[in-house]
Amino acid sequence: MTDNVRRLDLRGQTLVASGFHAPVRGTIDWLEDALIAIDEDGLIVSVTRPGEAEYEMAKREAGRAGRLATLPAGTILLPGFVDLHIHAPQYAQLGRGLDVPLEVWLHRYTFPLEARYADTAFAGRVYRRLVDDLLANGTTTALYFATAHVEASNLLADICLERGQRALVGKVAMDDPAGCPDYYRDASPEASVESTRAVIGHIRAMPGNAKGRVLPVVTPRFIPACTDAALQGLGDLARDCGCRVQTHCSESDWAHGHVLARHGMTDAASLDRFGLLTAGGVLAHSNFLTADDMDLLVARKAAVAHCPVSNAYFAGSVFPLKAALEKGVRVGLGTDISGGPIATMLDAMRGAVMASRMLESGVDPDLPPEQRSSRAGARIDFRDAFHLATAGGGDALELPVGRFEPGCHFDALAIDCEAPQGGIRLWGTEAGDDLLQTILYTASRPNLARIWVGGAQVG
Ligand SMILES: Nc1nc2[nH]cnc2c(=O)[nH]1
Repeated sequence: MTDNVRRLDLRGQTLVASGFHAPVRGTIDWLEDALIAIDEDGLIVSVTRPGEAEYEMAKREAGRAGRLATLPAGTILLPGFVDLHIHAPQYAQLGRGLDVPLEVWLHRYTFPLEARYADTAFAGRVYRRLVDDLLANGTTTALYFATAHVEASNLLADICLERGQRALVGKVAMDDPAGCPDYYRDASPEASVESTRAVIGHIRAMPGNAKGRVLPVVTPRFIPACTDAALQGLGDLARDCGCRVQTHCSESDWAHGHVLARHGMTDAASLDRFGLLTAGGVLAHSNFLTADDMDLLVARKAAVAHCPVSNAYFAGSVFPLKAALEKGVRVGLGTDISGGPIATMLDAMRGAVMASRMLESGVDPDLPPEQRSSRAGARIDFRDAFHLATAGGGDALELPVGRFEPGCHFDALAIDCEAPQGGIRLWGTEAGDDLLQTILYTASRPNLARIWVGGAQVG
């Protein structure tokens, strides 16, 4: 890296860099030696390419003012990744317990673990490690489920702000004695609402958070864990507080079947009755959405967090991603820690491509190819996956992140394609989309040389 870049803080600087972004799904935009001007708040002011009238003049002026930073050859700039679904407390069981169904996993492993976050010392230890690891893996924005505890949820928000991660944090609401254990649930529907309100108040009042780097989210765990009174109270709270909503939707046959049996309608339809399908809101998984559900999500501008790796363990099906995209549903990608035993969005992208390929081809080798699947055209490729993990996640959350455009936060990764410990090996023939494909499929943590959120280097 040049001396200039060693200063690390790109606020108020103009960066000369080459890299990729995917503002429009399916198309990769290559920026070669682009000038990215960033203001003191870390927002992109302009992106100028060689050949444009102002390019040489802007470069000269930034240089004269000592505000020109340059990335070294071999470094590729990408937008930071947006993880649209992650359970922060479950980092402490990453890679465990995935050999049982969702409903068993929740009661045998997950609720006992999450109950331990009554201990804020334990919570602090896990959350600091998690946020640092996610930043190092390129996750510059994360949409978090915390636990049912107010103090530990507040602490997660504090840690995200302290470490510089853009984050949305939800205190988990779960009050139904029929779906939650006695040792880990809100005492009543009113307690679900009031404790959620307390965390919203804490996050909005955090010193240093005036610009909303960390945002609160109303977070009913899922319908099987919540009473109707809590769901209604949380929908009202989201409306009154102007908060985004996140929850799980139609994840597995069991979860989907529970809602059909209890409410006589799908998750999406039922959540909508309670005011829980909202613009900027996110439904995790949503594997069993009907065509009508998809129309409803489009009408409400609510998004799906597609979690391909976790779905392989718990869903028993593959999310019909392409069908949802073609209907206009907003979609981003999630790791779903720890339903997904991965802490990097690179694996979420790889998983999304792989799952879509299997959905398209079918998987039963005893069937002839033409009978193996009824999902022709279901595949996506690395271009779509890259869009979903960056700009798509930003669009889902209605946040200006995930693309290099004026008005967007400069949340970005410098990929060192020559890091000896990293997975990328280039042979001099890779260029254009091929180079991006190589990076996305082979990069590992040592390749992520620098991470910026809002123009400031983090991690
Ligand atoms: N994958 C997943 N699904 C859920 N449904 C309700 N809670 C959870 C959870 O923690 N993880």
